[in-house]
Amino acid sequence: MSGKIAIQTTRLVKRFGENEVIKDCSMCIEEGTIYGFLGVNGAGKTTVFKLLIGLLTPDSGSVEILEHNMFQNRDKMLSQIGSLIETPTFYEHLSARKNLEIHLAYMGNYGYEIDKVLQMVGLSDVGEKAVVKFSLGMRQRLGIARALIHQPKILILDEPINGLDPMGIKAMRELFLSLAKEYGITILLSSHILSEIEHVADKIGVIVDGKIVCETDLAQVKAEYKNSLEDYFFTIMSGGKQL
Ligand SMILES: Nc1ncnc2c1ncn2[C@@H]1O[C@H](COP(=O)(O)OP(=O)(O)OP(=O)(O)O)[C@@H](O)[C@H]1O
Repeated sequence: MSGKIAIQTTRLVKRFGENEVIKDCSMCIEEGTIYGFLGVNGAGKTTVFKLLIGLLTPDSGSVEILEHNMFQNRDKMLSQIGSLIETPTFYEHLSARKNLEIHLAYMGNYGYEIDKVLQMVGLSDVGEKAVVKFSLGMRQRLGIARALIHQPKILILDEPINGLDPMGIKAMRELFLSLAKEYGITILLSSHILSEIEHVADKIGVIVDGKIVCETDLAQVKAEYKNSLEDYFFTIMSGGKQL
């Protein structure tokens, strides 16, 4: 951890028509750490992710990426972010390798070797296979490979372990930990599988009805809630004590 801030949002607000879905959302994520973003269905996680990667524009508030204002340095900041938001789409009849080549060219041809990134996500054996023949889990892995290929400093992953089998989940857990600890990549991820977040996160943020209600070091949660992050999450959801 460098002590520098990778992502900071200040009082973000996003409305869809009359509906204010993100309310006063402030979050702070240190470089080289893993931040688990938790919330029930519809709480606003994906919307925050889309605001961070410029797919949506906030009605008010600010986003700083690597200590630069996102809206004033948009292209430069976006080149530092890799993301997997919702179900990834690919050129279905092209191979995994070709899909990655196309993305790398689009991002300016700077990044990891394709073989390296296929190996990192456990797809070395199927790099030449057409994506149309991929299972859901293989697609998730390829989505993560695509998010990684241009060597971003930040990864934003919405439900990245969806569809993975237990071996795949373990492999992703190890990948996330090594990306953060060895490569210094900052990872912001959401998951409904709290035990997985518990395995990897340094810090958690909980969003309830569009508002971040707490940001806490996971070590503190573990110290106070001996059983699990799940206990803490349910305590917050039922309006109980926050750390
Ligand atoms: N484009 C849109 N237009 C209108 N409402 C939207 C739009 N996108 C999201 N919403 C609403 O914003 C709220 C937050 O949705 P969001 O997808 O961010 O939640 P989430 O926490 O990611 O949920 P999940 O865990 O189910 O993925 C929901 O009420 C949703 O219906």
